[in-house]
Amino acid sequence: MLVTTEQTLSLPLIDISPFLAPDDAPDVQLARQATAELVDKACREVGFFYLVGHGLTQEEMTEIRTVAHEFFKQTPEEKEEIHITKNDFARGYQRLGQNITQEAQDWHEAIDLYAPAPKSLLQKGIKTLCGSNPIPRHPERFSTVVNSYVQTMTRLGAAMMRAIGLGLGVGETFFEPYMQEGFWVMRMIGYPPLPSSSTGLSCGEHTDYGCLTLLNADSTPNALQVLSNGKWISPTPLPNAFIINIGDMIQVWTNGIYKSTLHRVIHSSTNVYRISVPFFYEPAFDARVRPIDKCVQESGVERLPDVVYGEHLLGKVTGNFDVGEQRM
Ligand SMILES: O=C(O)CCC(=O)C(=O)O
Ligand SMILES: [Fe+2]
Repeated sequence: MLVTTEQTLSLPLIDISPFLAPDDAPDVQLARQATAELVDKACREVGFFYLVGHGLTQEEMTEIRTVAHEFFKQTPEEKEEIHITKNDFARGYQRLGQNITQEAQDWHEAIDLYAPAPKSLLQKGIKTLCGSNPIPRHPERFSTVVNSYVQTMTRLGAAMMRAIGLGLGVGETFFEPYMQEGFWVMRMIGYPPLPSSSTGLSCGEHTDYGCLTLLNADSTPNALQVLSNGKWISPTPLPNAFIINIGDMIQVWTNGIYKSTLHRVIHSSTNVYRISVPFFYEPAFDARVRPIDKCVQESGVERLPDVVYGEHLLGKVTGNFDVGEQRM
């Protein structure tokens, strides 16, 4: 496949506000249908789009990135206090180079946070993912800002899933039972520029594991790249818009009609420390995802195998970090 890079603004732009409006708002059903059709088209064609009308102010979008930046500005020793090896090998801080994608080191540092430990893992006595989210000493407002952001993003994720259900023709509430006790994930990522001698990537190419990724990235251009029709495109960050993409679980539910699109980050502009905060809105840990009959018929291809979300996630998480000999 020929792969080239070009800069473009060409992701679709979707206004989700009708799905956040009350059911009795004037003309809301018509507006929801129109939005759902745009979501359907974007998920079939690129699997990525800009999201506006989400109800967050510019300040709310910036504040979570500022909190992340304040944390990353601390000394290595301060950051190590919440390292993943001091927790459940999933929640907490990872140093530059400790994230691994496709067996190569990523050039970023990060904090990973998750929904409360899944009951099924606790019952089996498994430790991975069964800790509590870390609370760094600095910045002091970390937990307050994060908790409020998680609540807002969970509401937004639920609205997006209603739009996807309507767009697919299975009804706004189709996904609700799977999303109760959703095992959300949130990453706060700091990207120093790639060293000029580096042949590596800031974040290697991958698809996301679950349902929806709601990416809140700063204004650094030419960092995120999305594979669209065999070309890497670099969607320009728009102020006050999220970049949304669908993950592997939606690809399974739709029997491949909606694509979990490959993407990567190459951040090489000097003097800019890039911050991004992806929020992954996910099904319950034990949700069994099975291709929807309607989608199987429409796709005209064999039914994809069922996937239990938590098993898919665990398979990924355990290979994601290079923490030397330390293992649980
Ligand atoms: O930082 C970004 O722009 C994207 C990060 C990403 O793809 C991920 O964390 O899954
Ligand atoms: Fe991703």
